[in-house]
Amino acid sequence: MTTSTAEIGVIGGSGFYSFLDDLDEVQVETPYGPTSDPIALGTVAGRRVAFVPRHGRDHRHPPHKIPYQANLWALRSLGVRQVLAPSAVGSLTPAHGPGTLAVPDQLVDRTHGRDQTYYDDGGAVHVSFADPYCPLGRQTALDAAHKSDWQPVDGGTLVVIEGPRFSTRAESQWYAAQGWTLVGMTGHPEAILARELALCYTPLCLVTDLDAGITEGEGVTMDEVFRVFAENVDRLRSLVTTVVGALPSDRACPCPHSLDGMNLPFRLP
Ligand SMILES: CSC[C@H]1O[C@H](OP(=O)(O)O)[C@H](O)[C@@H]1O
Ligand SMILES: Nc1ncnc2[nH]cnc12
Repeated sequence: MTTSTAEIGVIGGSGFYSFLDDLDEVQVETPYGPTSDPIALGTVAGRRVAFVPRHGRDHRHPPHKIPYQANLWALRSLGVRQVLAPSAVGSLTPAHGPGTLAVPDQLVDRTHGRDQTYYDDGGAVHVSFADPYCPLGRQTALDAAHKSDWQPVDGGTLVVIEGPRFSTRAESQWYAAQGWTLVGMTGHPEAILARELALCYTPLCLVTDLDAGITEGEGVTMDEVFRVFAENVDRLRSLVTTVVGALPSDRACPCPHSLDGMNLPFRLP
């Protein structure tokens, strides 16, 4: 148990393994086991921030084995109420190539077998998920990107695949034909678990590749994802810093009310 606190959580994705200087590290006990790594606590842009690298700092957790429940639970127990989620994604739209920043507004779950709820026992709890992301967080991220001259793609649908393999060419073309615009492996169940804890959750997607939708070449590789991410990580870190400073702390969004009126089987941390 720790007495340390933070108000904003950042979950770093592939290639985003550190965020805070001058930090404290805490290991938070959760009913769901250990977090991906100890959580780093520090101050960024005048705000208390908790950072956890979703795959671990040595990228040892593959996307289907990330302790998503523990990560979100631990962040909330440290006081976090707003979560920023940088992530490397493939683009299903050739016009939005590597280096594009996207803030999707929809999600399609194509994963299977992942623990995707805290409400397994003790009574049914059904949260609304029509709009999976925090509207205030999204707007803050978009405004910050515009100000930093990184014109973002506003909206779009992130399809989350089970992985760890990348998509076949046929799958990629099928996703694009549905009108889905981005593909990743970690956006689910992270976003729904945040909603189930009444947290704000905002994705910040960095396009690293065009997936397998293009008809030539071998399709995306892990090396390509890491290379393009590394080329853009300083810019992304700086954007996350700006968003942290700009996030309104009053949370005038629906997220804090996602569990209103529900009979919860346990107290939220
Ligand atoms: C490193 S290649 C695929 C890997 O990258 C993305 O991770 P994250 O969302 O944590 O940035 C993708 O979802 C896969 O897990
Ligand atoms: N093409 C892709 N598919 C799934 N996850 C990704 N992460 C980065 N690029 C990806």
